[in-house]
Amino acid sequence: MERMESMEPISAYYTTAYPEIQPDSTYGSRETTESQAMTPPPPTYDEELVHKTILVGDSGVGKTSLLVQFDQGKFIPGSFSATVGIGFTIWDTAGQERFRSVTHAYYRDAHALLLLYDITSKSSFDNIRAWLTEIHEYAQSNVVIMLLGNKADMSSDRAIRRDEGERLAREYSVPFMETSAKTGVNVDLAFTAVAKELKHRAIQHPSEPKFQIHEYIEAQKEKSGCCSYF
Ligand SMILES: Nc1nc2c(ncn2[C@@H]2O[C@H](COP(=O)(O)OP(=O)(O)OP(=O)(O)O)[C@@H](O)[C@H]2O)c(=O)[nH]1
Repeated sequence: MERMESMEPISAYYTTAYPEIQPDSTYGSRETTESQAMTPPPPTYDEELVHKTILVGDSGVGKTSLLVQFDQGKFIPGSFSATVGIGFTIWDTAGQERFRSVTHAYYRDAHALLLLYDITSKSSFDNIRAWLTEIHEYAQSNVVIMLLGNKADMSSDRAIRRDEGERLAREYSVPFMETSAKTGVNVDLAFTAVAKELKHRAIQHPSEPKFQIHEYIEAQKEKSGCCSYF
């Protein structure tokens, strides 16, 4: 397990909340189909829906930078220490075996995992399979996973082509995008897509079409013309 030991299971952790989410008006419709009559309607949420999302990936791939970019809309160069004052709790277990059980406990608790590699680092990409193995072992089976190839602004140092990321994501049936914590490209989209998926799962009515996270991401990418300069 030499490779796993070098992975440094460092996780940034944040929660997303949806204040006063109301179900679609169709839920209150008087017309009740047979399937609706048999299936109890989803609960009405007057309170916030809180979801836990963890950022995972090798040390230095940019987890904290991504979180800071999402939270503050800016890039702060240089490495962060384990905890930064941005109102989120950052968990940094620094590969120490004695903290493994803590990390695993957080997997179990997570609703979503943003799994990062660095497009300039082949080893961080190669370790993704090991991360996925660990995730599948410890996380809930329905956890939302998204693969992110970060540092997309560093095209001259690129070690992993975008289609390699896409292929790996397809193999594991997870959505994928390249991000840059530096330029901010796709950062909001990554977090928003995961949040939307979780929200729809929570308030989804069985008779409604499912939210398609892949389609949402592709549509948003096209809208923003985000990736044309990679
Ligand atoms: N050019 C560029 N540099 C980045 C990007 N994201 C992070 N970095 C840099 O990469 C280094 C590591 O970033 P961190 O955010 O500390 O990475 P981390 O994954 O949280 O690292 P650990 O805390 O060790 O797990 C820092 O020097 C960042 O400034 C990016 O998108 N583009």
